[in-house]
Amino acid sequence: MSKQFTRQEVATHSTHKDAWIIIDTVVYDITKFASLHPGGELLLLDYAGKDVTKEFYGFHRQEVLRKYKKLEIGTIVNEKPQIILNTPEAISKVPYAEPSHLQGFHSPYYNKSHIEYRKAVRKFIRTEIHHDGLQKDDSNPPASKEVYQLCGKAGLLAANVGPGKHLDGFPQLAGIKPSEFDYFHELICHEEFTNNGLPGYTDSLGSGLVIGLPPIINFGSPALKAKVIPEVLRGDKIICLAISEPGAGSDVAGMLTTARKTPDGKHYIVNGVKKWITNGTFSDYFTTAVRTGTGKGAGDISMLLIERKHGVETKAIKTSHNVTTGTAYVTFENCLVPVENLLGKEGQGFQVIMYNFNHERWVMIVCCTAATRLVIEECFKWANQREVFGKKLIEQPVIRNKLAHMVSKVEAVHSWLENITYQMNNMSYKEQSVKLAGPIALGKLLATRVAHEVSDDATQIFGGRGITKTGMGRIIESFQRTYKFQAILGGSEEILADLGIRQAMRSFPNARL
Ligand code: HEM
Repeated sequence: MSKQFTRQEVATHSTHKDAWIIIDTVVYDITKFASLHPGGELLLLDYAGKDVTKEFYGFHRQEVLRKYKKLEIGTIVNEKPQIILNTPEAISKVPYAEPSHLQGFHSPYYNKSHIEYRKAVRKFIRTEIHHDGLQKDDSNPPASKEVYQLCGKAGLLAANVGPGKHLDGFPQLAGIKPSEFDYFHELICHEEFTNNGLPGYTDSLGSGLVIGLPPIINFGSPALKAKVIPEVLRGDKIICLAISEPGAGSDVAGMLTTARKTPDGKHYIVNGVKKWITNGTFSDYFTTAVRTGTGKGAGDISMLLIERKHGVETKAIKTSHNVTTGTAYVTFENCLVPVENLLGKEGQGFQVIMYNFNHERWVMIVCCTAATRLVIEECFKWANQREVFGKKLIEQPVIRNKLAHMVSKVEAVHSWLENITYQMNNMSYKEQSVKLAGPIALGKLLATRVAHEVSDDATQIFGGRGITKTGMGRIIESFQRTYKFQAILGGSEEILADLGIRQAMRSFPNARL
């Protein structure tokens, strides 16, 4: 049991040479720490001997207390803590901070295994990797190899690519069997990674994999699959998808990178450049779109798995997102690739690319919506603790109005997402491709539009802190800097809006007003 003090005792430690403070019911000795305090030494020492709970929560996130736990020396006798310090697997009680089925509402979608899986993933991420993420987010290098391997061992890298045979050999947390694992488990996995509030770090762990590995799983030769899938899912090797080019983003068919066969027919020689390749700076494998024919358009495109070796150069692109993500400019110069690395058939690369688009966009809806929900939780907490003009922000109707709009939008998009996920669980991949391309495209459009509006309101609520990389507004700042990626990558909002309606018109009946 920790030492116990009365408030009167703490009050006697009120000098610069002997300074104690109380936060909630915990007593801290800040005498030595004061000179290191990022908010200033004298400011902190001015509070020596006092209860600083209100002042502390005006300027710091709870994580500061976890980081400086070593300053704790005891608690106040006969008092119970008033503030809940979250345990790693805790479900937030802040209104709308969690999907509704976790806040006391019924849902047809989730069973016990989903609840257990979420708890286990949340605990793993918060205890095993969050600390590494706090150090590495927005910095170079990204997550360490050990973290990749840790995630691999916990089955989380395999979970990132959804249900399927690739899960065999990768035991899932909470003992979920590969045969039980469905798209709701996958959704939970992405949501929990996003809940980290560290977008760059999280993207460094899974973004390349989610889009780079499925073409190998679905179109690789048996030998290629046997080698590459386990390497990547164990976290020993990192993979990314290399499609877009300086002159071809959403317009995939406009790409120019070429692959020509050597006279002996054993290799392709690849030449060209790829741009905005997520995880590219540190990937070992590049799932790459190349032009194997001489024509233009979609017909001559093939997909190749290219290993990082002679002829492959990567250079970091400075984006507004986050350097941890390793967004790269990739150059292939006379790069020799064995013909066995062809994915699918020559000239049918466009189909290979299209095959995973629905899943990729669905993942983006999941992550974007989870990040938006996290921002709303932050806004609720902040509005409830920040006092201006003598009252809490939440007491201002204008702030409540902003929260109302945020909540109603995120709940709407999340409900649609769950409905789409339910369809994915109940449709073959082929049926999904036909029926869900439209709803997923429009769902992604809605998710990023909602993110745009929530970002704007959240930044206004947090003021200067919403544009400051550390401290109370850290999550808001990173959100407003990064959500735009979701609105552009995987098909821009404009392209997807158009796609969604064109898909709808395919089944338009011969109806008249
Ligand atoms: C155990 C006690 C405390 C610890 C461990 C602590 C630690 C920290 C840390 C790590 C930061 C940097 C936060 C960041 O930017 O991420 C900070 C900032 C700051 N702290 Fe403290 N602090 C403590 C108590 C206090 C108290 C009692 C006050 C009194 C008002 C205070 C005032 C501030 C201020 C004004 C800032 C700058 C915040 C900003 O600019 O947004 N701190 N503190």
